[in-house]
Amino acid sequence: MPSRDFDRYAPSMFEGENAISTPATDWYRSFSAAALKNPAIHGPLSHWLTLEGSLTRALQLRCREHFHVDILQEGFARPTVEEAHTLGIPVRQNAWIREVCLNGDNTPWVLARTIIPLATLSGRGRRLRNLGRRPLGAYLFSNPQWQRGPFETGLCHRANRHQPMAARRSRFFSGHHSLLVGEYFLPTLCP
Ligand SMILES: C=C(O[C@@H]1C=C(C(=O)O)C=C[C@H]1O)C(=O)O
Repeated sequence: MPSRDFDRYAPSMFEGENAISTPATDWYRSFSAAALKNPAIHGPLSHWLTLEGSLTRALQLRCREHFHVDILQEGFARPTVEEAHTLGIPVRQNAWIREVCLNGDNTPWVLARTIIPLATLSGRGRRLRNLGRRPLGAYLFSNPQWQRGPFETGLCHRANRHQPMAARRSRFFSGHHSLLVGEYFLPTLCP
């Protein structure tokens, strides 16, 4: 059975019926387990759900002209209970939460939600609070002390057809520190 968890909703990027936001998501320990529940992810989305390496880099290569990051919200906030359990932090402890939209050629392609525990922000990790519009991946993949853990595959509870159908998430580790990166693929990426 999947570990049911419900991410809180990020603020809609567009108001009204076309609202797209980080949806509630059921996470599965493997792509195949999620595909048993929803075989549709075996389609074009499977490339993105199983991609190794930096998603940013892959999206930049897919762009014809321009890749950019829009920050939806960023700051100290409380993770969901399930996110806190996944990161092994107290459920009432705030974390640095970064929600962005990754855009290719001015089209929103991916929503991303990153949870960074307070302990991870210490020392050199404090740079993680100052990324701005620089992609998180550019930082993580350029610092070899950060190693990526295994992916989980997520099936999203979409409120409308503009929202993501599926997602992936993984933890990154540096010594005893970690952070959790969720990436939610919008329908515009696989039209
Ligand atoms: C981890 C990566 O960083 C990407 C960029 C993010 C950001 O700037 O907040 C968040 C998730 C990723 O899609 C990556 O490129 O693989």
